[in-house]
Amino acid sequence: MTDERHKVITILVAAGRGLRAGGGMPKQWRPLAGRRVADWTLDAFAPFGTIVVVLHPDDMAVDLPGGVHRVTGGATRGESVKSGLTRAWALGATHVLIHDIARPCVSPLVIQSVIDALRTGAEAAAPGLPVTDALWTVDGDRVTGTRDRTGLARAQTPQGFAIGPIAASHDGYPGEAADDVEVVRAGGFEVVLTPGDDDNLKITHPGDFARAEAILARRKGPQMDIRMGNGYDVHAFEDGDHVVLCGVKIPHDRKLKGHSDADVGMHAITDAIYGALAEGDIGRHFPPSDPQWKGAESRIFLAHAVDLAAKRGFAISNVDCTLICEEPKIGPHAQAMQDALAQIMGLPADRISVKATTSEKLGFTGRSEGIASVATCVVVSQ
Ligand SMILES: Nc1ccn([C@@H]2O[C@H](COP(=O)(O)OP(=O)(O)OP(=O)(O)O)[C@@H](O)[C@H]2O)c(=O)n1
Ligand SMILES: C[C@](O)(CO)[C@H](O)COP(=O)(O)O
Repeated sequence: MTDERHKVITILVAAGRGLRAGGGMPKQWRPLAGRRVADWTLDAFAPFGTIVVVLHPDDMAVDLPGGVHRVTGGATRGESVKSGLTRAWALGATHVLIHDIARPCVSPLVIQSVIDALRTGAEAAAPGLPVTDALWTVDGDRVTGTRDRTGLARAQTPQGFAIGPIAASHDGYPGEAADDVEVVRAGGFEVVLTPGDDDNLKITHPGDFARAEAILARRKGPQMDIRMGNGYDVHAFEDGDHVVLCGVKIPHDRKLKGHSDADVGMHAITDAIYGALAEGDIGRHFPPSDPQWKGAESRIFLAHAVDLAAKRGFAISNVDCTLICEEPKIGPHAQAMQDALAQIMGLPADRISVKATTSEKLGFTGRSEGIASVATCVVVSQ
């Protein structure tokens, strides 16, 4: 938020060592859903203007996006905040948002609500959540009492402040506070409560990484991988009394010549599936040089391609096949072909289309020297 009266700068405190989270390195640099924890937090605040990151002296050379300011933090969170305030002041901030870099799932709404409160005149504003569990006092593994939770809230960040009040309050604060709200209140300033969010967890313990990953995955939604392939095949006629097209035997005055049963339609469909999977073509999986496939039923090839798709985690969405020939007429057999293919592929027949065209007596199909076929297939990750 930047206008004549408001220049809000975000201070991300990142100088802690994350000892409770374990993992051999500070939690903010550990991976979370394919990136570092810090990257999610930096992205969340990027739309809201200038960012200052407060770093441990050992981390000053860490990789950060261009334009992000870096300053050295202190031995406590409070000292780190003070360091960030000094830089924000020098950069001309009128207001600051102070946020734990270890809260990577913060939402734009949580951030914007704090900014809106500052914009409407609050000197301090911070997100909080109601306490929904009963509160006990405990002694080791024994419950010793129950506390009244009326009027309690769970504190989150970003905590937003007009820079004068928070800087003065930190200067006059003795010792270490729970957070910056405690500091500013001790300085005599009112704090406006804004809506918190259960997803805005602070990664503190090892199990929090899995929780944060689940939140980010839910936001991203399921990732659908959709792929398309095409297939094309041609077989010439030779002497015979029937053709096999898309699994259906049709009486004809000639047959199609081929190493297998020469089902030109099924071959194009099979190649379309292999194509969608980037798995080559029938020849790669069933070499014509191998005598065991001589005269083989093409359903073996199609079943193999369908099985391969399933093994690779894909379901076949639909298939569209066009047979190109003058004769035989395909229309009367199209439904039987769709049914035959559906049975082999384990799909509803309405996901399979078989149609035909002539080539207007042009070319080798027009001269009835053979039959050609083209097919398209779409596969979808399951
Ligand atoms: N000297 C410190 C201590 C903490 N922090 C930051 O304050 C936030 C909240 O602190 P906490 O969760 O306690 O982080 P750590 O101090 O890193 O964790 P631990 O106490 O488990 O070591 C974190 O983003 C942390 O990096 C900081 O900038 N400077
Ligand atoms: C500032 C804070 O995130 C508010 O909830 C929290 O107090 C800091 O965490 P710590 O574990 O107490 O350092």
